[in-house]
Amino acid sequence: IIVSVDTPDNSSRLLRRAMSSGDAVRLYDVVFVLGPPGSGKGTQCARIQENLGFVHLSAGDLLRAERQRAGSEFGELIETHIKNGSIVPVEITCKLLENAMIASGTAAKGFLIDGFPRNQNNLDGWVREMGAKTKVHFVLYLSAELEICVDRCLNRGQGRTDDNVESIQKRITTYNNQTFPIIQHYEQLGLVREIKCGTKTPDQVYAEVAQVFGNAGL
Ligand SMILES: Nc1ncnc2c1ncn2[C@@H]1O[C@H](COP(=O)(O)OP(=O)(O)O)[C@@H](O)[C@H]1O
Ligand SMILES: Nc1ccn([C@@H]2O[C@H](COP(=O)(O)OP(=O)(O)O)[C@@H](O)[C@H]2O)c(=O)n1
Ligand SMILES: [Mg+2]
Repeated sequence: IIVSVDTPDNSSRLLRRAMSSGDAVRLYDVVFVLGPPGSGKGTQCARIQENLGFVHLSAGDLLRAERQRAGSEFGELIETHIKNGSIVPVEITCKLLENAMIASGTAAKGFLIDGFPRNQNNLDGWVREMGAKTKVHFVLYLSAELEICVDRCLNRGQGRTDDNVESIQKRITTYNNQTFPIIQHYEQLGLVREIKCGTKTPDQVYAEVAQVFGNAGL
């Protein structure tokens, strides 16, 4: 089995993975980060990336970048989904995630995949394309009261085309109907680590996040 390496530290990490996983080399360690819009996924992922050596990949950010990319054939389709709070077909999103993982090289301790899988189509596509190349350690579930989430989105100030009352309502409906069942699916597998974030400061939430990663040995 040949794995590409770029530092001695990674070389031993990858070798350990190769040896401990039989013939399937698990190159990518993954933590999914889910929660309602505005719950603080991006905020916490930035801290985890900074402190714990994970690479943060936001599915929403990757889709917004693809929407802006000159020559993208998916720009209009992505914008329609973002405005309507609906979920872009997984073929697009999963490819963007995989490209970003490859582009980040092997120096990452693992990947925080923020805002994915958001529905059954996302989950099925991930299992099909990435299931054999990845190990999902757990799902970090940042929960918060929906009224708080709405306020946070309205005050986010990033100029997003979906941070308005109408789009936020649609995003919350999508979250309740499509994303929450995915969290329940992982709950049944014993893989959900929930942190209740609504009334906590980012520092307080991060203290609990760090504990979850510590407990998982990551
Ligand atoms: N614990 C918190 N308390 C108060 N505001 C927060 C907290 N976490 C994040 N925010 C703010 O709420 C908004 C949404 O956070 P963000 O990380 O973008 O959430 P998400 O990625 O889940 O939509 C941002 O303006 C962010 O600064
Ligand atoms: N897996 C994903 C993630 C986001 N998206 C789209 O991108 C929008 C914004 O996602 P986001 O993760 O940036 O939103 P927040 O939860 O961070 O507020 C979603 O409402 C979807 O329209 C998607 O289609 N598929
Ligand atoms: Mg976000």
